[in-house]
Amino acid sequence: MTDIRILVGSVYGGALLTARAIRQALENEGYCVQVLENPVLDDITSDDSPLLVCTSTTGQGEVPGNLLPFYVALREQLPQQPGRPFGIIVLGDSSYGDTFCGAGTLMEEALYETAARKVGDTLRIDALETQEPESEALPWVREWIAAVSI
Ligand SMILES: Cc1cc2nc3c(=O)[nH]c(=O)nc-3n(C[C@H](O)[C@H](O)[C@H](O)COP(=O)(O)O)c2cc1C
Repeated sequence: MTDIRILVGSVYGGALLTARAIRQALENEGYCVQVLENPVLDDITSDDSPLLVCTSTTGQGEVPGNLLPFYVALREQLPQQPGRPFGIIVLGDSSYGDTFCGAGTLMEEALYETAARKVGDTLRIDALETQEPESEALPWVREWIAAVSI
């Protein structure tokens, strides 16, 4: 069964809770899921499992501090991951205007530079619209995992 690695970026815990809810749901379906709260590059270069980014946005469209070292290392070293499937779930708040969900865009750009392959459209979860990000994330993940498994 597919092994999934979730790269988490979270300041106040919303994205982390969402990642844990995803892990629970996928484990119930027999997947093996790792939630990486402080990911390092080795976590992704040591195998080739599909990657799911689940991050919020902080500052002015920036990646949260716990994910930032991974993001910087990824940009600097660009370990090539040709064809490796990835998906993006990003939490934000549309009242921030132009920087809405900017962290998802940054992670997407960095992963594209490693030649990884995006599966599905980015899920943008707006804090103005929902208090329960996992309720949007879980149906999206079911479609994503089906697409990854094809
Ligand atoms: C200081 C601060 C800066 C933020 N900056 C942005 C931003 O630039 N763009 C955005 O879409 N959301 C921004 N947000 C909103 C958060 O991404 C959103 O509330 C998210 O749900 C928080 O998730 P977390 O609990 O995992 O940190 C910001 C929130 C705070 C408190």
